Amino acid sequence: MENKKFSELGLNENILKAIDDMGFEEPSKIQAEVIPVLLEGYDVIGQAQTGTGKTLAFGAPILSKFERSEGKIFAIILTPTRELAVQVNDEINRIAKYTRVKLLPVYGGHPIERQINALRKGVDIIVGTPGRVLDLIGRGIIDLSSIKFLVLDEADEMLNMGFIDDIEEIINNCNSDRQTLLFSATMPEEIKKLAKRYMKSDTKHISIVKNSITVSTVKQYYYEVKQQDRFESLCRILDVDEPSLAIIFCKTKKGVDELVEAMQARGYNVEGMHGDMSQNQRLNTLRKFREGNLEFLVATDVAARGIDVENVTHVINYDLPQDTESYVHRIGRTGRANREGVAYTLVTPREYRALKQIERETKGRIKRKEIPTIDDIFLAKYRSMVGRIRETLEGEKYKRFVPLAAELDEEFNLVDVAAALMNMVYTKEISYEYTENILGGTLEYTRLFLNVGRVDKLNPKLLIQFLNDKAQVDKDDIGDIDILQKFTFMDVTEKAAKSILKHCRGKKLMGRKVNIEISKKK
Ligand SMILES: Nc1ncnc2c1ncn2[C@@H]1O[C@H](COP(=O)(O)OP(=O)(O)OP(=O)(O)O)[C@@H](O)[C@H]1O
Ligand SMILES: [Mg+2]
Repeated sequence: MENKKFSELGLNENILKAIDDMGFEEPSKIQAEVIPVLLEGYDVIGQAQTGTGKTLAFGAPILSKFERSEGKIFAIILTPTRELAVQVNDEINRIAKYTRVKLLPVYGGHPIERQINALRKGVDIIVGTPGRVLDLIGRGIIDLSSIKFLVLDEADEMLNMGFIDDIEEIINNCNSDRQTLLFSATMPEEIKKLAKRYMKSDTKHISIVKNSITVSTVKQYYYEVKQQDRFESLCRILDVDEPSLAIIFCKTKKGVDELVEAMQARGYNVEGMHGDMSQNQRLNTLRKFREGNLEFLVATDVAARGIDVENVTHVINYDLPQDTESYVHRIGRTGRANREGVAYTLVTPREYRALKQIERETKGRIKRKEIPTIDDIFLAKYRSMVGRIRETLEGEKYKRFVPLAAELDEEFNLVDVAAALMNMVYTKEISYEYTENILGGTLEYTRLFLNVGRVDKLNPKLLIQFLNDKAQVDKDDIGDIDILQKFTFMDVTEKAAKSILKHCRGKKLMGRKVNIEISKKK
């Protein structure tokens, strides 16, 4: 069956024109199914994966059916967070481009007087958070007694503990002949049951969720880490992947603050977002992130639901989400509208079972990935440098340096010069020289200290393992072996020294015979 076109769904011309301006070619599945049903007048519970255009699915038909009745509010849309209220308001405003519908976002943390003034001038559609809406109802500013539409975006969250009382109170202020619409990417059974109370008996349930609750455009991975290595691991992942925009989720506000501070100390372009920050600060941070002036957003679950930022390439669960719903919404901040994205989750061995449960419940696949080694970082940086060199060479700007480079040619070997420049870029770009705090004493640690000639620092067992493991040996290590020859093993036991000898004597590494002599501590 061919996909339906927007023009076949029954929307009016003004709305179709605006959708066309937005550049959307065809409706998503949820849009194609929900729009006609809403236009017919049904209540709808709509479930579809994150980033599949649910906002337009309810926004377009509401606007299409709009009729002004002086001084009356036509529709109210409730969202769990202030940022989401602003965003949904903006998105619907775009669809309302050729109508004269007036929208207003109302949310806490913003001067109520201004909202009151705007409401007095006449508003058709309100997009708001429950607390502020109730406040305005209480003051007699908002009257919902003749609305045509009530929407609960992120409905399962809105009907959950934190919001249910407010929502019930708001619903009690609404007329009963309205259409009620519930939307979310997750819709647990108990929430659907609860929803019956507020909806008509012929409510349509439209669910587009097929195989897994998560979108297939998001590739999911986990990293197993030790608790004390969490931060180090994160930095390595970021240094290898170089995400252009990433959201990193933490469990607590304090966790957000601490991670932001630690990341800033290492030079990452990062800011935090959580419920204790001023509303201005929250919106500013999100704006910077949207505009691409901020690479990393560290947030609590306030940013987990609904937030739509184009080109978020990575979502990282620095802390494991509390439940499956939170996981689904968090990772849904990437891979939106058929774009690609990756989601990483850091887990300690103790958290592994909880992760497996999430995997089962989402029916997705979360694959294991290994924490990048220093070599991985080195290689990734090298590749990205080569890419940028190639780009630069395709342009013209670098040519102003050609005469100066020619001068360098007289004094230095140009291969050395290139290597020096690369080293300058490398040390500037990695979050820090990964030398001190290496993941719990590993082979890599061994390699590293060999490189700097600090054999005295080494764990003999690891050293042996290192020398044994040919896979670990590459060209660079030939130098190390030479260093090794000259070294006196100061701090290893005699037994260890003997076993090093035994393991290494006569062996070949990269085609070179290993020749080690060990002398006792004096
Ligand atoms: N038909 C379409 N074609 C292309 N892009 C679309 C279409 N409809 C909506 N979009 C865009 O897709 C993005 C995601 O839409 P939206 O935020 O409504 O998703 P959602 O389903 O509400 O996701 P979530 O569950 O995370 O809230 C938005 O940037 C929106 O403008
Ligand atoms: Mg949404």
